[in-house]
Amino acid sequence: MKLPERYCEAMKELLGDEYSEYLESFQKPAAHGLRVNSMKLRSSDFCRISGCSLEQIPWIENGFYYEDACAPARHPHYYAGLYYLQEPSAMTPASRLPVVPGDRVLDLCAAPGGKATELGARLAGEGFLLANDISVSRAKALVKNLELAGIPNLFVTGERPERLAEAYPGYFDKILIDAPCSGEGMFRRDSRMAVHWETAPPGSYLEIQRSLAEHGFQMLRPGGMMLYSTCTFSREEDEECILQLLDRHPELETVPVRPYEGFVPGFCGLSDAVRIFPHKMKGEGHFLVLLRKREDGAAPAAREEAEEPIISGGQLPEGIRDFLAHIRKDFSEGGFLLERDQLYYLTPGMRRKKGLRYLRSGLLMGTWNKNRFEPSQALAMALRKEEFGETVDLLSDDPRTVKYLKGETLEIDSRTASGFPWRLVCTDGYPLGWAKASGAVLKNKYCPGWRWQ
Ligand SMILES: C[S@@+](CC[C@H](N)C(=O)[O-])C[C@H]1O[C@@H](n2cnc3c(N)ncnc32)[C@H](O)[C@@H]1O
Repeated sequence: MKLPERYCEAMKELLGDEYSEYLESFQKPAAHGLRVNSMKLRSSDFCRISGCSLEQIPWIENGFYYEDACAPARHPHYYAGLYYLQEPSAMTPASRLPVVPGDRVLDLCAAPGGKATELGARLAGEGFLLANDISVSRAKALVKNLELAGIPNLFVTGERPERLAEAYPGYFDKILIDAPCSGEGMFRRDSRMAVHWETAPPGSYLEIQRSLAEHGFQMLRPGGMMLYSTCTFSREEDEECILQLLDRHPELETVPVRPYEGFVPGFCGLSDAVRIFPHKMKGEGHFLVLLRKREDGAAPAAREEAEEPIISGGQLPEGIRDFLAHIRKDFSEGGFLLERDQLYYLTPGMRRKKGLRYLRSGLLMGTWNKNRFEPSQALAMALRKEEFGETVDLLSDDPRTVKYLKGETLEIDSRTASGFPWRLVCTDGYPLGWAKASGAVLKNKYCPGWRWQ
């Protein structure tokens, strides 16, 4: 691969004696990683059922290297949302932001969801995640990935950060800013990034990175934590951006993250920051730094919340209640929103703010149209097999599983005495989607846009 000359000069200056080792790393193959979705199962359970040869990524509890031959994107477990495919160093930022259930979490640059899916899983259904991306087309992929992961307590917005900051001043417990950058850490994996760098070198991103960090700061509550990350090596985009933020806001401080022997401390005196280099670890390149806003920073008053027409389960139309009676999950603590023909469930404390562009507001339960309720793909993915009364259980190596994922009708007679037609189709015990019993066959209700190609 031909690296831009100016880039090589900058890396020589950054790495000194280690520069030749860094260049040698381009001869090694890139490592492939998958991250187990803790919303659905434990890593040990996944290793037991996966059938793939996996090696633990030493600094990520639920991260594993896999061999190419494994082809995990072509496995029913992928369609069950059991894991997310992610470059190993890119798993680090979400693993080092200490999200706990109940937090209000913002991922400001979230698409396509590599980090948001992990942040959402760590909430374990309590509190909520607001995943934002300025690009609405990229945010659509974000919605799909979060729904595939079965994250119920989410908002997805396609907003400019300044508009979010106006609506949510001093509001979030945890914030991730995975900023757009010159992508130098990805050159080894994707040589097109090096070509793109010539037209968009580090300087092109500084203004946007500064503004993202600033707006993130404004939305952080006193005592809250914010993690800033990039996949680039340039000091201007990494340490210098954060040092300027720290200068502007003395109430911010850096916090050390859980260490790993391959991590390199940040440059320019920002030693709590972490650098990941491909010649030091089996991964590509990343920068991350964890920040805390001291408790004495005064929080501005929160802006007005939307007057949501939230309704309780008991107020829903009878046809919806009939369907929900088959779900063994407690929906009494939060509330429902019925907007046009779409039904959403919001967990306690989830309220929208006025005037923002929400692409998803809570768990999309299904559609209510002409007095008929059709459950959504998102609902199937957010349930556990035990939480729905009527299931169809297929093994992942049963050819009918892929037939189902391709949208075909299955010749399975699953009639019951009650006549209730909806079935949750599962593979190896994990939900894939819906089907409807019709005589001796199952009509396929798998989301057409998600089909196995
Ligand atoms: C590095 S990528 C994020 C990757 C993502 N965090 C993941 O792990 O899958 C940066 C994202 O920032 C978005 N972006 C660019 N400018 C933005 C802005 N001003 N506000 C919010 N998002 C922005 C881009 O659309 C892009 O999706």
